[in-house]
Amino acid sequence: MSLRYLTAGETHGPQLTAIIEGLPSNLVLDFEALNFELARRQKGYGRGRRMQIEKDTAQIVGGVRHGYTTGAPVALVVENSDWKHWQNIMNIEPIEGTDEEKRRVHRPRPGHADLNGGLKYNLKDLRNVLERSSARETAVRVAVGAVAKQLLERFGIRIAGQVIRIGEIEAPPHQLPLEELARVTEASSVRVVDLETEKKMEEYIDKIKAEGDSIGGIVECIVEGVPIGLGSHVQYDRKLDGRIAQAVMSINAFKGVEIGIGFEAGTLPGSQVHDEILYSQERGYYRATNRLGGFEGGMTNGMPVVVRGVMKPIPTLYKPLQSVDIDTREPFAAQVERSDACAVPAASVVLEHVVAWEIAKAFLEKFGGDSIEEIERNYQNYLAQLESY
Ligand SMILES: Cc1cc2nc3c(=O)[nH]c(=O)nc-3n(C[C@H](O)[C@H](O)[C@H](O)COP(=O)(O)O)c2cc1C
Ligand SMILES: C=C(O[C@@H]1CC(C(=O)O)=C[C@@H](OP(=O)(O)O)[C@H]1O)C(=O)O
Repeated sequence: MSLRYLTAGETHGPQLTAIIEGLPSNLVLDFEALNFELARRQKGYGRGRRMQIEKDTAQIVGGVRHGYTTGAPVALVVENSDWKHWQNIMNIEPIEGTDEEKRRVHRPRPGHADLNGGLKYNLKDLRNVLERSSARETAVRVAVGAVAKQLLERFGIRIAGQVIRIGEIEAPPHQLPLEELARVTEASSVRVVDLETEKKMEEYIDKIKAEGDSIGGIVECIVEGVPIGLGSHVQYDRKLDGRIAQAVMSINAFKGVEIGIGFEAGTLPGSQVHDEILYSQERGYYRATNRLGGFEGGMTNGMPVVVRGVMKPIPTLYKPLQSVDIDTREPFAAQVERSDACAVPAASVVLEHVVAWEIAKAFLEKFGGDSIEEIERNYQNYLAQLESY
């Protein structure tokens, strides 16, 4: 059985829930580390008031005993603290002629799922769309990804992320090793390495917010220690770079994804794109450069996996945008709503976790077993094969 998960829950409902199926037994789960990842996603300059209300922690309500997995489905719950303020709105139907009717959402926001979801599901209260399309769901996706991260760490695979750009401010390149990158960006309000860029980004977000606008950006995630040969060239849906691309594009507000130099590969000659193959006793086969971001033929090549994603600006604006009321079909200018002005730093944490999930899934497809010990044996066998090749 391959690794899979589903989530359920609304942004202003009582909780978000995830069930993970296909984890091996005997994986030690560090709950503190898991909650640390949830706290990381909540941080970041530019977020709205909701993040002051929530203190995300995951409860594990199935599949784990005495701190380790049993092989049964793992069930995770993240509660919404804001639920207490929304109970009436969520529970009492906004029937015509009642006071609750005023609460019905009938003014779709450009850039959000409101109108498409309303039309498609034939829902006249757009709340039924926004409740589930909200990026609140990424809280439980991070919890799921954090479990995947712990599985990967068990096999020496490590992940870090950073913000590359917010609007017109770009972070300068650097050569920090992965662990150092993770440590330094953790201390930054916008998940960058240098303080000057951090200050510029904060000021830029302040300016955008003061104008009633919102801003997006580019985030990156790097995965080290990935063995050669995860994914496969033999079938479209086994190409791991393709699966990662899908996962990244599924993050709310993401509009593009790149592996390695990505779109730049269309502007350079082959001699400046392909990574030359080298061999040494200690490293085995490796590449002189890593422009292709750790992938050839849908398979990992042993170099760090480098993934970037672009996030569009947040759709809910304080500055009104033109839209059409679904009750009257008359134009209106969107009303002011509580919202983030910039969620790019948070999105970089989400990116790390969706990528971790896809890599963990491919890892288990290749080395799968019912217990962590069985996987370990399969993995060591494969490493011996690579060494003797
Ligand atoms: C971490 C995070 C926080 C977000 N916060 C908001 C927000 O406060 N207001 C908003 O309108 N959209 C927010 N979004 C974006 C919407 O969820 C997203 O645009 C919407 O679901 C429509 O999907 P699409 O943009 O992928 O097409 C956020 C996205 C992420 C990843
Ligand atoms: C709740 C989270 O993000 C939310 C994502 C979101 C959206 O429309 O995507 C809208 C906002 O929610 P609210 O309308 O309740 O303020 C964000 O706060 C979160 O990241 O945990």
